[in-house]
Amino acid sequence: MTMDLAPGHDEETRLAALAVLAQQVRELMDAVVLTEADEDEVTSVTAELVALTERLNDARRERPLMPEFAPDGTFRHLGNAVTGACNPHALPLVIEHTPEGSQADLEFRPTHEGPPNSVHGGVSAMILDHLLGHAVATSGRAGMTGTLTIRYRQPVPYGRPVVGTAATTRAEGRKTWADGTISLPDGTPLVEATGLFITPSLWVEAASD
Ligand SMILES: CCCCCCCC(=O)SCCNC(=O)CCNC(=O)[C@H](O)C(C)(C)COP(=O)(O)OP(=O)(O)OC[C@H]1O[C@@H](n2cnc3c(N)ncnc32)[C@H](O)[C@@H]1OP(=O)(O)O
Repeated sequence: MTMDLAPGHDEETRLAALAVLAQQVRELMDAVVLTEADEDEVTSVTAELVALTERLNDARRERPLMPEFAPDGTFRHLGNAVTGACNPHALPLVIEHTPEGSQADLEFRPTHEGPPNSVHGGVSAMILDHLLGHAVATSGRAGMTGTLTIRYRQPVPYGRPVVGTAATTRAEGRKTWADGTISLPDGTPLVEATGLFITPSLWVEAASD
């Protein structure tokens, strides 16, 4: 079912409320992985969540929010799994464009646990994939990830600040390479990535039409 907004409804206000809901769900997910509530309490909370899920599904979209330009002209993808403020799966990652490339201050959560007390390697790879892709896109050569190579140097902690950075390194035809790192704030590298991004032939053809 596709949502129909009432005439005059302020979509930006609704999206802001949705972002607050998504943040609450992130906190719910941490609460789920950390709770020691007894079985009765867990069952009771689950019943409430079933009811809440049904309420939201009463006005269900066919797919998550798409990439778009916000009213202030900035690009956003509120439904994205990494950066989407309205997607509870996202940190969400807030990326700044720096003279060197892309940078994001981030803090992983208990929900991201892989090895005990540290972040799952696939989660770190996902963040680096997006950061590298962002650096490539802001260089004017947007593409899809073709290859991504990760070197895990030290476990990544959650619950404390870390920094993600990425920059393009070279380009050739439709291919662009980028490197990136997740580091401690003092610069200690934890995870390093290098990726090849390819501008799909379909995008090139569409742009020349
Ligand atoms: C700001 C937003 C940031 C977003 C960051 C998030 C990035 C992502 O997660 S993207 C999702 C993951 N990636 C994908 O799903 C990509 C899936 N693959 C595809 O769509 C296509 O295979 C795609 C686009 C990579 C290439 O398709 P196409 O444009 O038809 O390439 P094609 O013409 O066959 O090949 C072009 C060149 O790239 C090479 N190539 C193609 N695919 C790959 C690959 N996976 N690895 C290495 N090289 C490749 C080819 O060998 C060819 O090289 P050469 O010119 O030297 O002969």
